[in-house]
Amino acid sequence: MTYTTPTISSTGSRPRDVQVADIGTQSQVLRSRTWDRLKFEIEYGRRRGTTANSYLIKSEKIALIDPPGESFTATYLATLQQQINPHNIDYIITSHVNSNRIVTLRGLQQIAPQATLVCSHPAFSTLKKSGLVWSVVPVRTGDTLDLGQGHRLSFISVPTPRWPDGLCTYDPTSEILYSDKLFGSHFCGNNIWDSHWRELNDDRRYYFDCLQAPQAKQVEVALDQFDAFSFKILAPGHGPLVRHSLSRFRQDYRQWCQEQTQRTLRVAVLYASAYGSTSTIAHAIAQGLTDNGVAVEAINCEYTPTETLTKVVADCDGFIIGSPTLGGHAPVQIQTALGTILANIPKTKLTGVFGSYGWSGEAIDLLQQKLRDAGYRFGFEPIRVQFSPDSTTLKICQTAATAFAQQLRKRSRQQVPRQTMVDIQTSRTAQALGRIIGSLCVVTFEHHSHHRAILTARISQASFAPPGIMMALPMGDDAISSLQTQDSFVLNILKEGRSIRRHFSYQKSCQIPVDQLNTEILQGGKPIFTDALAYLEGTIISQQTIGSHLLVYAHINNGQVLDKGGLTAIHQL
Ligand SMILES: Cc1cc2nc3c(=O)[nH]c(=O)nc-3n(C[C@H](O)[C@H](O)[C@H](O)COP(=O)(O)O)c2cc1C
Repeated sequence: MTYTTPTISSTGSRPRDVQVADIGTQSQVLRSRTWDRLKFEIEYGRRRGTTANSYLIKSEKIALIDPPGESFTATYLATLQQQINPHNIDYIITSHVNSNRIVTLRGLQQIAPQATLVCSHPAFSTLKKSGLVWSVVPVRTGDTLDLGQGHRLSFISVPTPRWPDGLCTYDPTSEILYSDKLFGSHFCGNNIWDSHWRELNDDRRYYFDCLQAPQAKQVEVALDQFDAFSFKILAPGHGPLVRHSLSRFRQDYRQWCQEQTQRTLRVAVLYASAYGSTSTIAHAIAQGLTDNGVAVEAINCEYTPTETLTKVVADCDGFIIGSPTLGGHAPVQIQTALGTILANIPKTKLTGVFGSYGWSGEAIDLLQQKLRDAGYRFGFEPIRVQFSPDSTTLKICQTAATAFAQQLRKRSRQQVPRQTMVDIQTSRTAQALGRIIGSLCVVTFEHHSHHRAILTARISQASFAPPGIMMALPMGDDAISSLQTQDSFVLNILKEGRSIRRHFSYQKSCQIPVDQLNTEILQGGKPIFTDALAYLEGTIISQQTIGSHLLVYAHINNGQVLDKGGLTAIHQL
């Protein structure tokens, strides 16, 4: 992705301030503004400043949403007290927590000790560990908070690898969705709203690529959840509020997520981080990979079940793993992830290791040694960062990510031509065969120059090399009773819905109503249903009558999945 250089620079030497404005019924924004680059992290790389948006809802009860991080604590608290007597605040809703934000929360506790903190369950655990002693109510999707006068807030949990404690809030009275890290941009200006949204396009995309692209799957889940709410305004944690470009921006997010999930090369970036440094390195590497056209699956090992981790890494072309060193070791989550990888992930995958350490860095050594001994090849030299990364180390991460992406690309170019047509067809057939378990099928075969068909769900895989199946067919008519060894047939594996199955019976075969079904003729003259999920071509090897059924063992010669995303139809008893 290339971004155009900003023509309007919002940076300058203006002092930080807090801009206050009404944004809806009894609702205000307090935008803590910096006109300069806030931090060295890559997400601020366009140098357009940023805003940390906090919101106030003043109904019968008063709620304050998302106090900013410590860069703004003093100016923010001063401005807040001009807007409201802090003793009147009932709730402080925090969409995520981190050490920066806890500094401001401590300041708020001094001036609003009566308030109750509202946050997600993972944020609740972080707050407990931080030693902040306050009244805290953890919430999750479906929970509500009634502030009166229609402001019945709904909460939506949006956990992502980077913000496992993510929480969004919907207010039906103002029709505002407070979206925190989603739909933001690092851009500082005087406009509260997105009236000049076309000028923000590159900032929005850059923000997405830096922060959301490595967690596109989880973002898609969040977008699906948002669809249940009717909102006219998106109130993000950073940048202008979204009103004029609402549908455009929602559609952009969908499309950008899809672009990530459709990329051909994928890399899993696994990490754990107690104080945030290893996480920052992980995201710099992820950003470098994204820039190089590689899809990233960020995995925060602390919050990811082993089965998910195994599946994600197995589906990726390479994996990169990072750890802090604590007490001379890698945290237990990283040790577990490493064990899982060594036991399950092919040694042909490209790998890389990184980590933040204080003085000895044993965890990085452990990762490197175990992966090297197991036979994995490294896409870059281990990245060892003492304590917090700086701008130089983040550039090193980007360079390493570029080298990794280039090696992956080279490997994939070398591998594809080696795959013969036979290999490709074998793998297609195997994929189609993988769909038969428990599925509803239509078996079609030729009888006296007519194509006949019958429904069955009594099929199972019986052999692997050569691939073979067993199926039981009712001897309800002559056509089935006369099936012989070496006869060929097609199994059409159906997907959910009745469009095909309603034409056929489980008891007797009938002629295929070709005028009512979408069909295609295979080489050899056999029809397949193009609206099916998959098809398999088979030859009967042996058959036996058992009671009222013909039990058939057949070899599968060919096959293909026709709808990769389709759901298998299941026989309802
Ligand atoms: C309790 C504790 C134990 C630590 N033990 C080690 C150690 O044995 N060796 C080392 O190199 N660094 C050690 N460190 C330093 C951390 O590795 C360092 O702070 C690192 O930046 C943490 O990474 P993170 O921010 O991703 O959690 C320790 C730090 C803490 C707080």
